[in-house]
Amino acid sequence: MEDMLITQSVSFEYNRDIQFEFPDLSVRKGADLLILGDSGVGKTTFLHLIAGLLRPKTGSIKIGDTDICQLHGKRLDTFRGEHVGIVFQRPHFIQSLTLEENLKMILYLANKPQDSCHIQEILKGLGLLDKLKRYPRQLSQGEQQRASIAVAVINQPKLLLADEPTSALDDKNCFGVIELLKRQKFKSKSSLVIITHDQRLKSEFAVSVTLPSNHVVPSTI
Ligand SMILES: Nc1ncnc2c1ncn2[C@@H]1O[C@H](COP(=O)(O)OP(=O)(O)OP(=O)(O)O)[C@@H](O)[C@H]1O
Repeated sequence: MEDMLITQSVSFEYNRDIQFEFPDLSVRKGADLLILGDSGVGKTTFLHLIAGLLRPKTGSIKIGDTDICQLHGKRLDTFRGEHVGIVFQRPHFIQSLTLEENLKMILYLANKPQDSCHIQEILKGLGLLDKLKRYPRQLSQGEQQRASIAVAVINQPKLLLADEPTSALDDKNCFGVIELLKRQKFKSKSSLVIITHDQRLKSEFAVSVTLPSNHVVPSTI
């Protein structure tokens, strides 16, 4: 089976005192990976590196056949827009647009048809069909969480990344969101990488990697 994500010898630093060396990953097409780690060990940083939102100091990150570290500027943005879906820790919406308009905007930016049937099908699967014409501020927190999954999967990305999608949720909603992510992943035939400190998810995924807590080099005073 084909690999969808391979990272090798990835390191990163925000500054001299905050440096990271990340484990090598390989995720097959259609497979899942859970990345666990305590608060502050660099989970969001790693996810942003995989998404090409940050650039590593060393190493390579391959999505499909493309080494994203070799892409820059517009080419990187276009590649991400077409192939990577991100469920951010805090939902990102354009507040002046309705949910439907937000989704149309993402399709437009990715040069994909703004197909209303496709949008409705995704929202139906997430139980949000009746919220189509609502503005983001008119959605409850749980609805915003589900809407952020719609934002991430609307392009049918081959790699779906989720940053702490469940840590603020109670058990019922936590397992509900995982179910939705898995279902959407299955529909889009994509690979799913979740980063979290939420230990409840361990039982939901066959493969997990734990980031060690010794990434941050302590400041010398
Ligand atoms: N832009 C930045 N500049 C400097 N340091 C940063 C920056 N962003 C994050 N850090 C530091 O890097 C470390 C890792 O941050 P990161 O957000 O990746 O951790 P995390 O494991 O996702 O944490 P949490 O689970 O609390 O969200 C933290 O010590 C954080 O303070």
